[in-house]
Amino acid sequence: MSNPVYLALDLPQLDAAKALASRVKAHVGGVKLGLEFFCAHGHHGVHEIAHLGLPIFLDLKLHDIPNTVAGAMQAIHVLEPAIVTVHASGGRAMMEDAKAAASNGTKVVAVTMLTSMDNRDLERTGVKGGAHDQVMRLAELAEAAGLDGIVCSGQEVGAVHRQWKDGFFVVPGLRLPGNGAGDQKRVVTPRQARDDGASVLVIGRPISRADDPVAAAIAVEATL
Ligand SMILES: O=c1ccn([C@@H]2O[C@H](COP(=O)(O)O)[C@@H](O)[C@H]2O)c(=O)[nH]1
Repeated sequence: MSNPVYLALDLPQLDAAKALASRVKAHVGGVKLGLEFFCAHGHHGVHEIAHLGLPIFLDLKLHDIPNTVAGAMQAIHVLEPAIVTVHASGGRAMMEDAKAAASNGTKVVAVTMLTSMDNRDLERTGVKGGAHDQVMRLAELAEAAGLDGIVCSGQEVGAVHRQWKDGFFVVPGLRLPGNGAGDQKRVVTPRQARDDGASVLVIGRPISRADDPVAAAIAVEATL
């Protein structure tokens, strides 16, 4: 089985991001480039990281009217991402158009409820029922829209996997015992997420901010 860990390269400097990815390359299955990286380095930065030969996950969390999101998806064809994110709360038509505009080789997955939010945060946005209900509801919408899968926390992935057997599930908010949670509120271990059905394990700071990122990546790998 290939390594399910995607390293989140949330670093402001392109050279530092390249150096880090190059150091841990043998111990991860891909790299995730998010808003911080893409806003700072754009297409050029993605091409630079792609030279390392790892699959690229573009975590752009697109969320706009369907026509705009479809245009953005077309604009990133050239980058050949393995995975791209949109927000499920953008609605069914937006997700359908995003998937239709994506390259054949790109998995389009919908962010359900950010792992930095708990039930109280969700309620403050006007949504009642808690994380489990919200994730299940948006997973159903994403599947109906023809997406490949969703992003959710490890606390919900088991339930979603039982409902959507062939879905592709991206799980961030992962920590080994002893790692600080930081701003993440719905956290599990990489092993628990994998055992519950995660397809991709997204890990950032526990590796990127470790004193020894290679040792940290090996420590994660050893638990899987
Ligand atoms: O719900 C979500 C969606 C995306 N993310 C992203 O994953 C990484 C997690 O980084 P850590 O340093 O391991 O906390 C980060 O790039 C987020 O933008 C998420 O955390 N939660």
